Amino acid sequence: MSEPSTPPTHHVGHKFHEVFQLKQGRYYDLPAAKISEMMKSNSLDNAPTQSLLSVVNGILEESIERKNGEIPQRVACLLRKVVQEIERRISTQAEHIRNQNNLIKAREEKYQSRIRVLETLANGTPDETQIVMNQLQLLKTEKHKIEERSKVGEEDMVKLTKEKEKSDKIISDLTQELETIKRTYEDQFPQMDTKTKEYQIEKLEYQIEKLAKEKEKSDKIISELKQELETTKRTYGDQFQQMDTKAKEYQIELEEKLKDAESVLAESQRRIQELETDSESNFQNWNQKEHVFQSFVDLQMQSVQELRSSSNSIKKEVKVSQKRWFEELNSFGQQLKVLTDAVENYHAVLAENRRLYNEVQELKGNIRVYCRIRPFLPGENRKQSTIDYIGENGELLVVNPSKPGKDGQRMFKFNKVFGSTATQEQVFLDTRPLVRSVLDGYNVCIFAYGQTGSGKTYTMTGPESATEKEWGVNYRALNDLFQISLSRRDTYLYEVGVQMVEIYNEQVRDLLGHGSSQKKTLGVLTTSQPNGLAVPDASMLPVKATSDVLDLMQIGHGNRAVSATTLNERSSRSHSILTVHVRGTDLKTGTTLRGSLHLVDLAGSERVDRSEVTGDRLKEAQHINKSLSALGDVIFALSQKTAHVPYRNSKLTQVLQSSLGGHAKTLMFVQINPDTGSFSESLSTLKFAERVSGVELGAAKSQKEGKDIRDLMEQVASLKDTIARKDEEIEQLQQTKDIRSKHSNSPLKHSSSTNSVVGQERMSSVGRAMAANKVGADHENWSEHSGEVSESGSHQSADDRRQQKEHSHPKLSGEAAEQSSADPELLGFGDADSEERLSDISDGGLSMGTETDGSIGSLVEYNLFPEQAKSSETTKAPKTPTRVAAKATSSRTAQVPASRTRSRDMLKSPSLKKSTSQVAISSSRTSKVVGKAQVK
Ligand SMILES: Nc1ncnc2c1ncn2[C@@H]1O[C@H](COP(=O)(O)OP(=O)(O)OP(=O)(O)O)[C@@H](O)[C@H]1O
Repeated sequence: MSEPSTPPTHHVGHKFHEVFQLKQGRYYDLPAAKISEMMKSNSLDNAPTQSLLSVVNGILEESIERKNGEIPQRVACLLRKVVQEIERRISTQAEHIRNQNNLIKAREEKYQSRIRVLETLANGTPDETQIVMNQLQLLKTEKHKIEERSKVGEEDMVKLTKEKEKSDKIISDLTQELETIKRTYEDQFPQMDTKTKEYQIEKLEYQIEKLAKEKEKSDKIISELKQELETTKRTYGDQFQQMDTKAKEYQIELEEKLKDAESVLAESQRRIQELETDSESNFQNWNQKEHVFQSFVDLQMQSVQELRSSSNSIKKEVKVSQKRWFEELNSFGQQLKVLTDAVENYHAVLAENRRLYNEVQELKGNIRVYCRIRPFLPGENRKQSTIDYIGENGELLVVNPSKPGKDGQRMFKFNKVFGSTATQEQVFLDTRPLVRSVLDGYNVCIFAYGQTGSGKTYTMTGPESATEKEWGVNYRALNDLFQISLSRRDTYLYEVGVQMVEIYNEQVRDLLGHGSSQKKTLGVLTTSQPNGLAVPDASMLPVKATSDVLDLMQIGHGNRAVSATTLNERSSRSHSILTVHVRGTDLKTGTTLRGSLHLVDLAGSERVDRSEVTGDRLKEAQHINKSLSALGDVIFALSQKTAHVPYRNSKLTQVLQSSLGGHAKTLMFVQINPDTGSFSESLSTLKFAERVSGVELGAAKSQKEGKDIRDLMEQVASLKDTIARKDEEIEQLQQTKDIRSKHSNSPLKHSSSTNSVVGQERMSSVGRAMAANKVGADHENWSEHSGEVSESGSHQSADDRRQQKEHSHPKLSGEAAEQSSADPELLGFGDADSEERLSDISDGGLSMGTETDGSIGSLVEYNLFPEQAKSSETTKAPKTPTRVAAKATSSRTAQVPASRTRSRDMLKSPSLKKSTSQVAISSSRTSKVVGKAQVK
């Protein structure tokens, strides 16, 4: 270790130096306190070795100087202490060298590990290379430090060697001095007394011995130190060499690694360059993106600004709007109040609206007749058609194929005529307003009339498995019904129920019943019930939608079809009536209204050929004729607005009573087959329809028509008056008859009653004849009859014939009448006019307990029997021929030579009945339309 040089050390060393500078012999004089202070371990520790050695020399010199050679105890202690310090230092040096050695070893290990780290790093990244470089640098520094320390160690060695030499020299000097002292003593010795001499000698010997021991000790220590020093030097040299070698190896390795590291570094730099290039391009990209982004942000900022400004303006607008809205709301509130008042009147207005709507309907006429011409079917001769012309206002001109020219032409007029190309939708369009009336609490009756195969079912229902486009009136009407009820659901709650019955041979059967209830004959109430049900015992099923009704219709038709197999095509020989009952409840007032819709599929109207008329078929034919005739009577009576309407003449009219007359609306589709083979049937059908529709003139219509029509209407009114007067006469006659029958107690009650009926008939016929005479005879009927008369020559008048008939076949009741009517002979079928008689039979049936007798209906009815009217005409000339009648007569004069066949054709209809007034009007119309047609 280097000598202490710190200031305090220096201070202590300085003290020792001062002590060393003391004059010789002074060590002996040093006080004990001073010596003990010097002996303090830190003083000795910090004193330079030179000073310590000079202290030893000083003490030895002083002891030599002093003649007695005595060394004070305390100085001897100091000497010992100094020598101990020197020894300690030598051992410290040895320890230090050992530590150095350990340190170098530790460093070597450290370098080894660092080399390993460097090796690892050499294979690593540029960062690792950098670390390696740093490590190398550190190693170099360390190496440099070690070299410096080695130099210091060498210097220490030299110093120690020098100090040892000095010590050797001192010891040799001391030995010499001791010799000198010894000799001095020996010289001085003879002069001393013996005791002192002995003492001195002993003392000296002791000291010498002690010194020798000390010297030995020192020598030994020194030699040990020397050896140790040598060994250390050697070891150190070896280690140094080894370290040097290793350092060189490491250096080489490191250089190699350095090279590797450099190449790695170069690679890294190349990569860095690449990365830099990449990063450069990326940077540029990012720059561009940043630029774009910046511009985008600028744009956004701009739009945000715009948005802000627009939001501000919107806010302002909103405020303005709020203000305006507030004002408007206020005014709305006021308007709402007005509206609330208006809404309160809404129901009243609605009711008024409905009333007006129905008034319009009534003005159009509550009984409407639409004629529809069926297209030719495959297999029919399309070249010849009985339809010649269809006018836009309901005119229809039919031609008799067997009579070319005007003779074979006949014009009819109805509310509307649909040609063969008319679609189902077009047909329904004019039906729709009636359907709406049902929901307003009116009763509506829609039926189709015509011969079998003329298209009744097609019009009412549509073809089998019809598409929506082909749907018939039934489906469309029901659909409308439910749609309108749905649209009114806020104001009205509608409940709909359905009944379906069949009338066959004047018996009413339930088509929706189950099991035995189907077969049961149902009773019909002649007066309308409060619930509007004419057949209360028939099943009433509630329905919610058109499909429900259609399903029920399927069931009804199925039930009808079952019967058909056993009753020989009963479907076209019975009437089926589907009745839809509607009850509407006003949600506000709670009032209810009822309406019903009758959808009637009538039996075929064709006449039964005489040869076929036997048994059941005859019975069926009678019933069909009777019911259709009764229907015609009722409708005609209604159109005439007569006081009495003969509903009770058939089950059909009884069932439909609620939908015929009053405010009820009736629509009849007259179906015509254009085939020439069906001409006579078509003509009958058209005449029936004409009778039904001809007189009905709505107010609107009459306003439109000119003076002629007004004149005619006036004439009709006067005729009605006449008829009313005749009614009174008939009533009187009726009373007479009643009185007579009361007074009659004859056992031949049957015959007397018959007589009364006969009388009644007679009177009726008189009345009818009178009426006919007054209004002017139907020229056509007249001509037809005159044709017959001219042909038979000996034929009785119709009245006479009727009287005969009535006398020979008194009126029977129920089955008896039917039985008797079934006998062709009894019925007079041997006659050429058997068909007319069939009608008579039917009428005869009607007259039993009916309400027609003596009524306008029966009067009119009678007038519709041409042969009766004609007979009157042949006997009595018209008293007051009207202008129209005259016109008609003149226009028909041309038709007088019409063949008998034609007359028969015209008369074939079971219901070929016309009122005189109707005839007059229709004749006039016909002549007009014919004129038109001719012009055309
Ligand atoms: N307007 C029409 N367009 C096309 N075909 C029709 C039309 N009218 C009727 N037809 C067809 O004529 C045929 C007879 O019609 P439909 O069965 O309707 O007669 P109908 O009078 O109901 O007969 P029935 O009295 O026997 O029931 C059917 O094949 C029907 O499809």
